[in-house]
Amino acid sequence: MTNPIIDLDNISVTFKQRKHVVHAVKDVTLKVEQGDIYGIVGYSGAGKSTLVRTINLLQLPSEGTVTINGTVFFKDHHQQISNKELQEKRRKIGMIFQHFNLLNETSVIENVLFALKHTKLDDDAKEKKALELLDLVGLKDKAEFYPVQLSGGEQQRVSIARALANDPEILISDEATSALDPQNTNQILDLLKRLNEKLGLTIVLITHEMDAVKRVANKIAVMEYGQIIERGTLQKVFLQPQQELTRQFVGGSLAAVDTLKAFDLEHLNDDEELLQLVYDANNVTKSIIIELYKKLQVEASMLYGNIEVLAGSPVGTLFVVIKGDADKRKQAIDFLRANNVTVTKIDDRRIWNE
Ligand SMILES: Nc1ncnc2c1ncn2[C@@H]1O[C@H](COP(=O)(O)OP(=O)(O)OP(=O)(O)O)[C@@H](O)[C@H]1O
Repeated sequence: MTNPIIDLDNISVTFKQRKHVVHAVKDVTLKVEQGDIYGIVGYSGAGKSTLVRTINLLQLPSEGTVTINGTVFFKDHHQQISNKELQEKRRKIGMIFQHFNLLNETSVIENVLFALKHTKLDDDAKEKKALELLDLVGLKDKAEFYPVQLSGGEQQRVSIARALANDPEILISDEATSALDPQNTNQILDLLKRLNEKLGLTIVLITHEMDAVKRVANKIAVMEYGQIIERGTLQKVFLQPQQELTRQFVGGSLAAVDTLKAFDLEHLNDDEELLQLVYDANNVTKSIIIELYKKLQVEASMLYGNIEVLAGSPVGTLFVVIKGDADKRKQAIDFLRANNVTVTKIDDRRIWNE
């Protein structure tokens, strides 16, 4: 495995106030690989912003080690690089925020030029670069507009162009779509995905909206009370959430459980078993339930079915009850697994007999 581009090791952040102490982040380890879009979700106050601000030392940790792209920024309670070096390294970490933070008295292009101020480029080269960046975010024709003349989505595009001015390797998005309507939200998320693919940009996406993560992230961490309580690939966390909070974020699974509860099934018979089937709907195109019956004559009654689009790929989830003797049921599960279906046996008492 390659070294992670962002390596946060045993990070804690404690705020000491006059009367009490706030443990905003508690012993969190997070490794982000180059090219990841890593979603960090959690409710307000979970510690997401504080954790992510330690990446560029906008927030100094109380404990832990911060290593970015091989350079140790922070270790043994101390910053490990000079302030000048930190300033340079920070330029390789772009940030975008919920409220855009644009300079409202200057034009769109001047907002981008501002981020190029310190560079050695001459004025023509700066202008050329600013226009290229605006082109990249689809706003070249509005270079002379002022921020107030733009929609929220367009303003966020300007802030993205500005964040990219110094060719960052990492982009941190802190609730960047939270103030936008659903259409603009999706456009910004799709833009981030395009930048990730085109520029190889690693993105850390802080959000309380699961839909945003579902649309673009490949990995996800769920935070609660300063800790990461669940993490993994999008598919794993989304389709097999382990923690109650994760289940709350993953609305789809809640819908499944609600649907299952609505069935008037006190308990299953001894020859019945409740299964959750999850499959890549691009590859499993035939009805697996029909196949199951044709191959093994095992009946499967469907209680819930859904197809979700995760990071652009359709993923199917079914809850079925299969019926047959123990040997037949085992054969059925083996058959499904051999066809790339993830099979999880569900304890039916947890649904109908709680
Ligand atoms: N500078 C600070 N001084 C004292 N407490 C702080 C400070 N910054 C954050 N906190 C506290 O740390 C906890 C985590 O805050 P943080 O902003 O990281 O959460 P969050 O998950 O990003 O939530 P939100 O989305 O609302 O910002 C909160 O209880 C917050 O009040």
